[in-house]
Amino acid sequence: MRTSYTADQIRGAEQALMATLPEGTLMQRAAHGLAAVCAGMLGRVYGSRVLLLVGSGDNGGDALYAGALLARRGARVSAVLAGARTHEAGLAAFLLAGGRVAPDVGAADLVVDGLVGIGGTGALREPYAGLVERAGGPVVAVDVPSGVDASTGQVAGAAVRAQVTVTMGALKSGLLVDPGASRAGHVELVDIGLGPYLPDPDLAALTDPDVAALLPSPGAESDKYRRGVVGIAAGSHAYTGAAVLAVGGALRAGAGMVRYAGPSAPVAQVRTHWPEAVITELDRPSLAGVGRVQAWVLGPGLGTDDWAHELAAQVLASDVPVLIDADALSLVARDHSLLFRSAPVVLTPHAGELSRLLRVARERIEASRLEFVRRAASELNATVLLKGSTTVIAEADRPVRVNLTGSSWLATGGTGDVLSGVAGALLAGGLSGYDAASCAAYLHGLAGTLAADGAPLVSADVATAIPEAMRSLRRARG
Ligand SMILES: NC(=O)C1=CN([C@@H]2O[C@H](COP(=O)(O)OP(=O)(O)OC[C@H]3O[C@@H](n4cnc5c(N)ncnc54)[C@H](O)[C@@H]3O)[C@@H](O)[C@H]2O)[C@@H](O)CC1
Ligand SMILES: Nc1ncnc2c1ncn2[C@@H]1O[C@H](COP(=O)(O)OP(=O)(O)O)[C@@H](O)[C@H]1O
Ligand SMILES: [K+]
Repeated sequence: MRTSYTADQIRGAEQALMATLPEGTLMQRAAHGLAAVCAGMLGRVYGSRVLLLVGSGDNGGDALYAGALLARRGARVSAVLAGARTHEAGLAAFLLAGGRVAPDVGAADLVVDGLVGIGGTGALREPYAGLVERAGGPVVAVDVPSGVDASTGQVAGAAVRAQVTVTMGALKSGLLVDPGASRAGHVELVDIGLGPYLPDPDLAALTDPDVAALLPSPGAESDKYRRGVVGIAAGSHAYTGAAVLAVGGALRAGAGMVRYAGPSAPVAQVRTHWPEAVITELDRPSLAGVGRVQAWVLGPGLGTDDWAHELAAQVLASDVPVLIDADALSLVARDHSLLFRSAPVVLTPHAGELSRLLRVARERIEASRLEFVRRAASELNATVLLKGSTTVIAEADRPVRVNLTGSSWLATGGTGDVLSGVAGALLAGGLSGYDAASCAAYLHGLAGTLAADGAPLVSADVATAIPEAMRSLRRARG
């Protein structure tokens, strides 16, 4: 499990640790870690040109001390002192080591962004914003890319785009969640001894061994019913493919059995693609003849007419967990009373769907994913998986989970339908909504990366790659 923290949490831990150490120790640790990463990026330090962008706080102090270390190894290091003040001891060390102060940015082999760290608020103000725009060369950000909110990943305006971010003591949540995550590039963590002082994390991210340990696998005495039967209520005369993809996701993720229920057009498609599915053709929106399931997936391609509403109401009246996706999210947005049930609910919206559920503009949700996924989980009393370039999963009283797998090749029609099927299979297999959603996002992202391998994928490829994704996890676990 990887964990991350807000700026306040980090500050609190730093203060507790600092109280046990001689003054300046933490900054020295930070600077050594930063200088080592810079040296690695430069390859040859001697003779290289390094430009420090130095702000008024301790983030600038880190940059100056690291610059001093690089200057001592023969780098030509210059610093633009951009703040109203400058870290005094850091500047003295820098000048003593042969660093020089420059009036403005110039050509550099490496730019060190020490403008603002966890003390930053809002978009970069001038003169910082202009310096960032003018500075050329690969950028290493100190602690967080300046202009990215360390706690949330929000980017309110001008901000640094780094190749590498060297972060001190612990991951900040804003480095894991877009739009901040995309600004951070590769994140290197420098250990400054903060571990024992960190509180419960703000975010948690599953890793290969976590997911491998959570995934259900059949025991010697398993049968198809014990492995979990998933019901899929999806598809309509207009949208047949969504049903095929959701059923495929569920089968490939290891459902003991998939029961598909829908009208004649998607039934014909599902029958052709998945002879393994047990199919009930519905001529009216009733689940009477469908049989028992351990979890339902409701919504992909379902439509939003009265027929769909009635079927959704029936599924949600059952006493098993229900995953609600796509069109069923629109039904729920119009009629929140559909959610009044005691068995678990997992919602899997993208930002547009969450915008309808919360009545908040899509752009605001994309700019502030953590805030809105938390709000949705608490207002709708459900596990909420918010999809997109960063997928986040929230449930009341649990740290938000952030998914670290995936590829932008997944941004293609139908991949969300596959995800719903995968999560449904895991729910039916006995995982909680929180674990099923997080493991499904992880497997789906990994399968997407394997399926794409640097070129376009179609959504069916993602379902096909789910078993390979599972094997790779289990191999990693040994
Ligand atoms: N406290 C410690 O012992 C340690 C601190 N460390 C470093 O110290 C940083 C935090 O330092 P500070 O608390 O001094 O804060 P920062 O250096 O992050 O920034 C504070 C300064 O930036 C200005 N500022 C804030 N937002 C701005 C914006 N959008 N545009 C322009 N200026 C803005 C503020 O007015 C303030 O002067 C960490 O991110 C880390 O790099 C590390 O050295 C580890 C140890
Ligand atoms: N830029 C991106 N990077 C990584 N994953 C993405 C990106 N954009 C979308 N995805 C993923 O692709 C899937 C798209 O799902 P969704 O929006 O429901 O599409 P559809 O309705 O066509 O199935 C989600 O799992 C989402 O997290
Ligand atoms: K910075």
